[in-house]
Amino acid sequence: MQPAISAQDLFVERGGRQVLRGVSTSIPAGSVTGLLGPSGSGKTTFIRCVVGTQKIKSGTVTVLGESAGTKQLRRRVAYVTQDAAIYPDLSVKSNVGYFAALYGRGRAEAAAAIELVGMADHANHLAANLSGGQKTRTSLACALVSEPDVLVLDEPTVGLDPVIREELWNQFRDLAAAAGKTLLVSSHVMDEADRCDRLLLLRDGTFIADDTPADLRASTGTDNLEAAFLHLIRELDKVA
Ligand SMILES: Nc1ncnc2c1ncn2[C@@H]1O[C@H](COP(=O)(O)OP(=O)(O)OP(=O)(O)O)[C@@H](O)[C@H]1O
Repeated sequence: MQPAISAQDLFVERGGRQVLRGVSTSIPAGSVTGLLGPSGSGKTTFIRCVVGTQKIKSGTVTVLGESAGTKQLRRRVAYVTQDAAIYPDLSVKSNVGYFAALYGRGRAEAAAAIELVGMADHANHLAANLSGGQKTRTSLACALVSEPDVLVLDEPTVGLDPVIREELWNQFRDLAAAAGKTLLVSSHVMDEADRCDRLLLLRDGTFIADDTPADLRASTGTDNLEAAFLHLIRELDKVA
């Protein structure tokens, strides 16, 4: 089966520094892949390559069989950035309705997206008055209204309390399992890693692991993923 996202030997420079150093991966459709790594390791840069907003030095990125960023992918790939990109002076319904109109969708699709993220009870609330988690979910609804096949989320749970994080991760899982969508979710919180089908661990612009959580634990002989990550770093430091 064709991967939903594929990167081959990808190199990116930013501000004269090499930020991605020859990364390759293949992300299966209908899965949740976690992109994890410390601050500055290149997560947002990789995400920008997938959504087609990053200048690439060399290598290729393919999404749903097309070159990343091409016009055909605009409606099929949704990007939720770190800051909730919603209008504070509009209600949840108007925010999602606005994005629905942009994508040629109607009220029914907007209502379905709001329902999907569990915001139906807050549909008439002003975005400015929402909590952090509710803002993130509204952003997610704005992204979902175009009915994308691929959803790319940059640190969607940052700053949220554990209960809301749990709810959001359940929604991510449902979107992959029930709706067949492919999710690429970045995080620097290792305790979120176990919720993913696959993990990409980034360090200094290189993938040091591309595996399932279970296989990663087994191959490193550890029982938690934070320890697995540290184990990999120590092994690499020994070689260097
Ligand atoms: N506009 C820019 N110009 C020059 N260098 C940049 C720019 N944006 C990011 N970088 C550098 O690229 C590297 C990777 O940044 P990136 O934002 O991809 O990391 P990240 O893993 O997403 O970090 P965080 O978790 O803090 O968001 C960092 O060293 C950063 O300083």
